[in-house]
Amino acid sequence: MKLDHIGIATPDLDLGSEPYLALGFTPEGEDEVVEAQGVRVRVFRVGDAVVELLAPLRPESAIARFLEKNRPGLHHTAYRVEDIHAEMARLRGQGATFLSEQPGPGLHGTTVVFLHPKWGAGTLIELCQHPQEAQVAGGHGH
Ligand SMILES: CC[C@H](C(=O)O)C(=O)SCCNC(=O)CCNC(=O)[C@H](O)C(C)(C)COP(=O)(O)OP(=O)(O)OC[C@H]1O[C@@H](n2cnc3c(N)ncnc32)[C@H](O)[C@@H]1OP(=O)(O)O
Ligand SMILES: [Co+2]
Repeated sequence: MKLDHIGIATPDLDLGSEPYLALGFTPEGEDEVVEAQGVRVRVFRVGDAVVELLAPLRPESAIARFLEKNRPGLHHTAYRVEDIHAEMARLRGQGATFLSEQPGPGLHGTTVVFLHPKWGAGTLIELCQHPQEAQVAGGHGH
């Protein structure tokens, strides 16, 4: 399992981009809206992983609620899995608690699911399956 991305919550993508631009990273592709999560996303590639900047689209989104209660900054870490359904079953077998019964759509056609922050020892942890792996894992998408 590899680190897929680090999710950073920001009220404004341009403001949130400033440190990463100063560090010498450049945005990968265009900003993308992920309706299912109520976010607009800008991505900076950092080696095999990415920094995923997340700005809320609407007040009731998870990121908006997070920013009501927390300063902008680190929101979650995400790990790339080959077969998200198999990983969910394996982790449930070890007592893991997920925030949704089933995975859903993430960025760039990925399939994602989140574990409860309490299970993550205080960190919101996301599992992320990329489309190319979804085909191999028996065509499971969201
Ligand atoms: C574009 C998609 C992209 C991708 O990778 O493809 C994404 O990553 S989208 C990212 C945004 N979506 C999500 O985060 C979905 C999962 N999150 C949730 O369902 C909620 O945010 C939830 C349940 C984690 C928190 O909901 P809410 O803010 O309404 O509840 P509370 O404020 O009452 O929090 C409950 C409890 O959890 C702690 N908490 C909340 N957010 C975080 C966090 N990011 N990291 C760590 N802990 C978090 C909060 O402190 C409360 O703890 P407690 O001890 O009960 O006070
Ligand atoms: Co994410």
